[in-house]
Amino acid sequence: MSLTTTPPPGGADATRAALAWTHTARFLTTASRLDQLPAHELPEIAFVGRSNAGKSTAINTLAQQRQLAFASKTPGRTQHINLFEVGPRETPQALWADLPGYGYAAVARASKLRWQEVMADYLRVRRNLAGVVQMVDSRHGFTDLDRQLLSFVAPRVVNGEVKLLVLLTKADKLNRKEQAESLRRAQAVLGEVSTEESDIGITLFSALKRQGVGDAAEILQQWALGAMVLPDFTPPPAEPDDEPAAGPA
Ligand SMILES: Nc1nc2c(ncn2[C@@H]2O[C@H](COP(=O)(O)OP(=O)(O)OP(=O)(O)O)[C@@H](O)[C@H]2O)c(=O)[nH]1
Ligand SMILES: [Mg+2]
Repeated sequence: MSLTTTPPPGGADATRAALAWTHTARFLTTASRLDQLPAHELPEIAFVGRSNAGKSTAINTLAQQRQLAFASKTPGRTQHINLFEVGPRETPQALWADLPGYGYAAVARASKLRWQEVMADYLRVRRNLAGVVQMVDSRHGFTDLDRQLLSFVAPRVVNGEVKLLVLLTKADKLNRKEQAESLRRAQAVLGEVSTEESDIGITLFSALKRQGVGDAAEILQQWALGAMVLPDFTPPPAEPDDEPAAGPA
């Protein structure tokens, strides 16, 4: 399915299991620059969005830890890239990267542009980037900057290399009719990157009311487990019987 808006079909047990999985999220390290991110072999999930969209709050809610990622009333609070490890401690299954928000008004234009370039680079070439969770304020929908960010990663979404989940955040601030309208508009934007190969999910999300949290957890878990690389299969040495049949003596 290229664009999923309905909850994953797992049911209550799958949701519980997925939440138990997201609750294992723990802080790994901080990088001050994208090019200082450690190399690793796990699927990496990037949490991106405008400053103040609710990225850190979403991570805290999924992890069920109040201060794992630092949420703040002051936009632009997350200035570093924080990496979180998810899955069993001995065998982690994914890394989540909380990226600094873009579009923070008080940042000088030059540094805004530089940040956009770095972000574009990361989304285009980061080798084990398996998925992007883009947080968009449900009241505002996709802004120009959100569309720009989407365009950076679009080629890899279109060919299915990178999965995309859009969380329409702060849905508690909208009534039901507004929520439906917000969802419809965002779906129209995503229609532009939706192909046979792409794997795109979208859900209304509220950390406050815990709306969409279980669905997001299920999708994130599926991404990590689906991307897990199994050890190379080494075929046993060929039996003599397998040799091409010799011709008559
Ligand atoms: N009503 C409501 N407020 C929310 C929700 N999620 C986040 N907020 C508020 O939005 C503000 C920004 O949240 P953060 O999670 O710090 O946002 P961020 O995207 O990490 O921001 P930067 O780190 O600046 O990029 C905080 O005051 C949060 O309490 C939500 O689901 N509902
Ligand atoms: Mg933040």
